[in-house]
Amino acid sequence: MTELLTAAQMRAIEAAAIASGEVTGLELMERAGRGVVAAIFEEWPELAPSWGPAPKPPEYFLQNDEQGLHRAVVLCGPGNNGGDGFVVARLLKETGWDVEVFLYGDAEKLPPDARVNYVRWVEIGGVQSFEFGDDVMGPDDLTLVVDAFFGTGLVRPLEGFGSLFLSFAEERASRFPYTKIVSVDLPSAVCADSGRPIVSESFVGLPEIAAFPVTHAHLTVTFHKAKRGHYLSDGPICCGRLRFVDIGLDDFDQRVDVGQQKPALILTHERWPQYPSLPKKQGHKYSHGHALILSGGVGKGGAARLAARGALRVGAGAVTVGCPPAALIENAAQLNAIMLWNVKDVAALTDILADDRINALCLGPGMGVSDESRGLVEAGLKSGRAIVLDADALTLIGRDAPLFAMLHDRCVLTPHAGEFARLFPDIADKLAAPATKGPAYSKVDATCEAAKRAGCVVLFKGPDTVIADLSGRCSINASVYERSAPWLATAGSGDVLAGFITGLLARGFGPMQAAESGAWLQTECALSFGPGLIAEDLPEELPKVFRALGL
Ligand SMILES: NC(=O)C1=CN([C@@H]2O[C@H](COP(=O)(O)OP(=O)(O)OC[C@H]3O[C@@H](n4cnc5c(N)ncnc54)[C@H](O)[C@@H]3O)[C@@H](O)[C@H]2O)[C@@H](O)CC1
Ligand SMILES: Nc1ncnc2c1ncn2[C@@H]1O[C@H](COP(=O)(O)OP(=O)(O)O)[C@@H](O)[C@H]1O
Ligand SMILES: [K+]
Repeated sequence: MTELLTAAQMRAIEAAAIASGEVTGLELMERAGRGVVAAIFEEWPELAPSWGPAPKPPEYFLQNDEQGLHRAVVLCGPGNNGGDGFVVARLLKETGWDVEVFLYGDAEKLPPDARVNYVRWVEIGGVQSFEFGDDVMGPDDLTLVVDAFFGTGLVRPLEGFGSLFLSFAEERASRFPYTKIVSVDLPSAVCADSGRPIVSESFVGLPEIAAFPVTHAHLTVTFHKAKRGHYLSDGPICCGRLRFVDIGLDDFDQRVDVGQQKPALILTHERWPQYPSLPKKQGHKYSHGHALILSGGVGKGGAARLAARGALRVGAGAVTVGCPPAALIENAAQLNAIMLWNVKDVAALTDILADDRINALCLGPGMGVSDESRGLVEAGLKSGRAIVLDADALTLIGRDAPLFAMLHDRCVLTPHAGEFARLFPDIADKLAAPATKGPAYSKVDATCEAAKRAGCVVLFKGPDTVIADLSGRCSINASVYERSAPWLATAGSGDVLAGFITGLLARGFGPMQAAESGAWLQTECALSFGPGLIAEDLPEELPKVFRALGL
C-alpha cells in the first residue's frame, strides 16, 4: 500500500526539498516538463523523434503547409502548472514540433520559476493572443493539446477564456481521434484533493461533469506520487491514463510533517493488503471461525446465500445461514457445505449467540426492514460480535437513533451511495453540494467523518471504494484505470463483498483489515473473471486469485 497526497502535502514536500538546498524549484520544473514529454513519447511512440517524421494525415484533414510536422497547442496557466507547460512547449519545439502557446493570465504576474520558463519560451516561440470567434485549435491536423492551466493550485472555477479553451480541446478531440489531450499533473478544473470538477456558481443545479467544460484527457502525467483526486470521484474519468514522473522527491516524504491529515492509502493490483493472516494457518475448522449470516424470508434468501458462499470461499472454517422456518426448505435445497439453522425470532438468535464459536455475523442482505428485522439487528449488536451491517440493516440503523448508538468498534458498515445518504444525510449533502472552490469536500473526508460518527469502520462503495476507521485511517480500493471493473455493477456483488468481509472477520481479521482485504479481493476476482461476470462468479474466482498470490 502506498499513500495518496493532498495538494497541501505535495506543496509541503516540494517546499522541504527546496529549503534543503539540494534542488531548486526551477530544477523541479525542468524535471517535471521533461518527464511529461518523455511520458508522451512512451505512451505514443509514433510521436517520438526516433520514430521519424510524422505520418501524413489523410488528405482531407490537411489545411496547413507544414505537412509531416507534429503540431501541439499548449495551454499555460498563471502558476507553476503553466510553468511546466512552457517547459513542455520548449522541449517539443526542440524536437521539431510546431507549437502554439496560449497563456491564461498575465505574464508579468507569473511566479518566478514559471516566469523564467516563459522567458525561455518567448525566445524561441510566441504566445498567441485570443480573440473570441477564433478557432484556437487551428487546422485539423492537431496532434496534441497540452493542458497546463492548473494543477494542485486550483482553488476556484475556470472562467471565460480558460473554460472556453478546455471545451475547444474537448470538442477537437471528440471529432478527431488522433488529437490527444495530455494534462499536466491534473486535468485543469479537477480538484487535486477530491477529484471533483470545481464548478462555477452559475452551473449549480446541473450535474457537475455535464455542466462544466472539464478536459477528459487521454493521458495525465503527474509528479512524485498520485494525489487523491487522481483516484476519487470523476478524477479517473478526467485523467484518462495516469503516468508518474519521478522528480527526485522521495527523500523528502519522511521529512515533512503532513499535519492533521492522515495519509489515504491506495489499494491497487500491486499494492494489496498484505496481512500475514491471509494465508490459512494449520488448525481445525473452528480455528478459522464460524460466520453466521441471516437471511430474509421465503423467496428472499439469495442475497444471504451469496454472502455465505463468499464467507466460505474466503476461508471461514464454518458458515451458517440462519433463516425463518418457512424459508428452511428453500435454503436447504440450495446449500451443502453451508449449514442452515432455524432462526425464528430474536430469542432464537440470542440463544444461538450463546455459542461463542460463532465469532462473526452478517446482517442485512435480503433481510427486510420489519420490526422483527430491527430486533435481530439489535440482538446482533448487543452480542458484541464482529458484525457486517449491509443493505436493509443499514436502512434500519439509518432511521433508528438508538440502534445507531449501539454501533461499536467491531462493526463494519458497507453502504452504497444511497444507503450512505440514509445513514449520514448531512455528510452526504456536503458531498453532493456543488464543488465551487478547492480543495473540495471529498469522498475520503465524508467516509472519515462517517466512521468517526458511527464509531466503527465504514466502507463506502463505488469504483472508488473508500474505507475508513474511527482513528482516521483510510484507504481507497481503486477499481479504476487498469483495474477498472465496471462489470462489478451487477446485482448481488455487494452481498458477496459483505460475505468476504464477514468470512475474514471470522478468521480473526480486524474490521479495517477485513474491509480492506474484502474490497481488494472483490475487485481482483472481477478482473480475473472478466466481462460477463455475475455475482455468483465472484466467490468461485477466489481460488484463482489466491493461487496467483501464492497462498
Ligand atoms: N509541488 C511540486 O513539487 C511541483 C509542482 N509543479 C507544478 O506546480 C503546480 C502547482 O503550482 P501552483 O501552486 O503555482 O498552482 P497552479 O499552477 O495549479 O495554479 C496557480 C495559481 O492560480 C490561482 N488560481 C487557482 N484557481 C484559479 C482559477 N480558477 N482562476 C485563476 N487563478 C486561479 C491560485 O492562486 C494558484 O496558486 C503543480 O500542479 C505542478 O504542475 C512542478 O513544477 C514540479 C514540482
Ligand atoms: N463501476 C464500478 N466499478 C467497480 N466496482 C463497482 C462499480 N459499481 C459497483 N461496484 C461495486 O459493486 C458492488 C455493488 O454493491 P451494491 O451496490 O450493494 O449492490 P448489490 O446490493 O446488488 O449487491 C460494490 O462493492 C461496489 O463497490
Ligand atoms: K493541468
